[in-house]
Amino acid sequence: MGDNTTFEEKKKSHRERHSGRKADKKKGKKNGNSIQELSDRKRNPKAFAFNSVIGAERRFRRKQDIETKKQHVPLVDRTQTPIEPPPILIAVVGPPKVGKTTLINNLIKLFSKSPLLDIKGPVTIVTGKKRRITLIECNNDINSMIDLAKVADLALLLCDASFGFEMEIFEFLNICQIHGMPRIMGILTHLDMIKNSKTLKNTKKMLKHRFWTEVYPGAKLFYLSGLLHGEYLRNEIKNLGRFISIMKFRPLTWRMTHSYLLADRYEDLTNLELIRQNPKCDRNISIYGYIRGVSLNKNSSVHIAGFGDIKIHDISYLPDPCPLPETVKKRALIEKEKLIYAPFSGVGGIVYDKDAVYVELGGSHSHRKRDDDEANNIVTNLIETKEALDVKMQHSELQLFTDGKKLTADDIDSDSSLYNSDSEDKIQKHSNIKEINDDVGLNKELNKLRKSQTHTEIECDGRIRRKVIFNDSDMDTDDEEELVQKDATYSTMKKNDKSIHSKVSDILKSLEESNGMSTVARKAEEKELFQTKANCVLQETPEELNKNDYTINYESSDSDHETNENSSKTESEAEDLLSDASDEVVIVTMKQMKILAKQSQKQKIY
Ligand SMILES: Nc1nc2c(ncn2[C@@H]2O[C@H](COP(=O)(O)OP(=O)(O)OP(=O)(O)O)[C@@H](O)[C@H]2O)c(=O)[nH]1
Repeated sequence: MGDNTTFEEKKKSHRERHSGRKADKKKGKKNGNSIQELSDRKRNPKAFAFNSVIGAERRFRRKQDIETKKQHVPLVDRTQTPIEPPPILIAVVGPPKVGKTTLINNLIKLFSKSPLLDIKGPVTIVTGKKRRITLIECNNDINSMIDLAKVADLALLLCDASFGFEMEIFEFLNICQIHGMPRIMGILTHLDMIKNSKTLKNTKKMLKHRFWTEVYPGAKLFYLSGLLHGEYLRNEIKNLGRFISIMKFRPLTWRMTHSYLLADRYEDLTNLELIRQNPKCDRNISIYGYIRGVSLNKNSSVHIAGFGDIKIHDISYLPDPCPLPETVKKRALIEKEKLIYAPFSGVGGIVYDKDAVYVELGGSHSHRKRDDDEANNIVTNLIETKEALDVKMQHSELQLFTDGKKLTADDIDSDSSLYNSDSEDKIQKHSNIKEINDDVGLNKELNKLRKSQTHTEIECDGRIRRKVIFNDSDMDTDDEEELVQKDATYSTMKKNDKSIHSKVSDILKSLEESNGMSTVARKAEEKELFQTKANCVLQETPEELNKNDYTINYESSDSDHETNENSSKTESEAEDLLSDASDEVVIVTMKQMKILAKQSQKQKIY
C-alpha cells in the first residue's frame, strides 16, 4: 500500500514546453506558418545558395533580358478616335487555289450566323465586344499585294503544305519589308493530301523552320488539317478565330502619322448623260470606308492607288454601318450583335448615304432577293442600260479558240491577218505599252526581287506553280527521305520538259526536211526568229503579251495572275528574254513553237 502512495506521489503532471524545436513547431502551427507551408527556398535556404557565381550571373542576365523584351516604348495615340477604333484589317494572302476563299468563308461563318455565298471585296464582321475585323482576299498579282501590304494589320499567309512554299508568299513578304511589316501568321492547308504520318511530321517541321527563317523565329504557324464537307475542321477554325480576335497589334509608325482608308464601297455620282457623251469625262466618285491612322484633312490631296493624286471635294461623317455593341451585357456576343457588313458582296449598309433616299430595287447592295418576274426585269434592265446597242456591238468581242485572239468589229471590217498586224498598228501598240508601263523602275525592282529567289515552275492541275527552292540545307536526314518522294514529281516535270524538247526538235526537223535546210542555216533562222519574237514582245499590247505567254517567269494559266502582270512586261524584260532566249526558250509553250514554225515556213515560201 505504502509503495503505491510513493508511486503516485512520484507521478508528475505534464508540463508544456515553451521553448525548443518542438515548441517552435507547435507555435508555427498555431500561427498558420508551419514549416510545411514555407517555400522550398525558405525551408532549406542552404540548398538554394548558388554554387557557381558565373552560372548565377548568367541566370540573372537571362531573366533581365526576358523582362526587358516585354517592355515596350509607350505608345502615343495620335489617332484621336472619338468613338471606336476602325476594324482590324486582315489580308488573306497566298498562291492560287490554296484555300483563301474557303478560309474567309469559314471565318465569316464562325463569327456571324449569315454565311456569304459569293464573297467580293472586304467583309467586316463584329467578332467581340470590343473588336471588329475586316477580311479581304489578296489577288495573286503584285499590284494587289502592294496595295494590301500598305494597309493590312495582319496578314494570313496560306501555303499548300503538300506542294511547299510558292513564290507569291515571298513576293508578299518582300513587299511588306519595304512598307513596314504587319503581323504575319502562316497557315498550312492541304495537310490531308499527305497520307504518310512521318512525311506529314517532317513537312510540318520543315515548313515551320523555313517560315521562321523568313518571318521571325517563333512566328505563329497554324495547321488546317483538312476539309470536312467542304469546310475546314470547326475546332481548328475556332482556334484560329479566337487567336485573331484577341491578338494585340502594335501599329506601325508611318501609319500612325498618316491617314488612310480602305474603300468598303464606292459610288459613281457622275451624270450618266455626261458619261454617254464622253466616256472619258471626269467622274465624281464618293468612296465609303473607315478612316484609319490620323484624321483626314479635307484640304489635303489623297492618293488613290491606280489613279494618282486627287483633291477631295468634301468629307462627311456617316453613322457606323457595322457598330460594336453599345452595352456589355454578357461576355459573349448575342445573335443581334453579330453584325456583318460587306457591300460589294451585297450585304448591309445602303441606308446610310448622306444626300439621297433610296428606293430598293435589288442589285449589289440589296438585302432583298430580286423577284424574277419579267416586267420587273425589263424595267431594271432598262435602268441599268448605259450604252446604246450599236455602241455595245462596237465593243463586243468574239473569241473562237481559247487563248486565241479576240475578234472585234474592227477586225471583221478590215482584212488584216490575225497574227501579223501592220506596222502602224505596231507603233500604236508600242506607244500604248509605253503609256501603261510608266512604272518601269518598279518593274525592274520586281524582276530583281524575283531573280533573287530561285524557283522552279511545275505544271500542276493545269496551271503553272512557282515553287521556291532553298539552297541552304535546313533539313535533317528525315527530310531527305521525303525529298526523294517529291523528286518523283520533279522527274515528271522534267519528263514533260524533255517531251517538249523532243517535240520542238521534231517540228524543227520536219521543217528542215521540208525546206531542205542545213542545220547551220536552221540555227541562224531560229535565232532570227527569236529576235523577231522578242521585237514582237515590245510591240504588242499587254493583253496580247498575256495571251501568248512569251516570258517564262510569268507563264501561268491563272487568269488573275495574268491580267495584273501587264505592267511588269517591259522592254528591259524583253531584252532579258532575248539574251536568255537560246537556253530558256525551249520551255516556251508548244503553242508558241507552232507559231514560230508557221512563221518560218512563211518566210521560206516568200
Ligand atoms: N484537300 C484539301 N482541299 C482543300 C484544302 N483547302 C482548300 N481546298 C480545296 O482547294 C480548292 C480551292 O480552294 P479556294 O478556297 O477556292 O482557293 P483560293 O485560294 O481562294 O483560290 P483562288 O481564289 O482561285 O486563288 C477548293 O476546291 C477547296 O475545296 C485542304 O486543306 N485540303
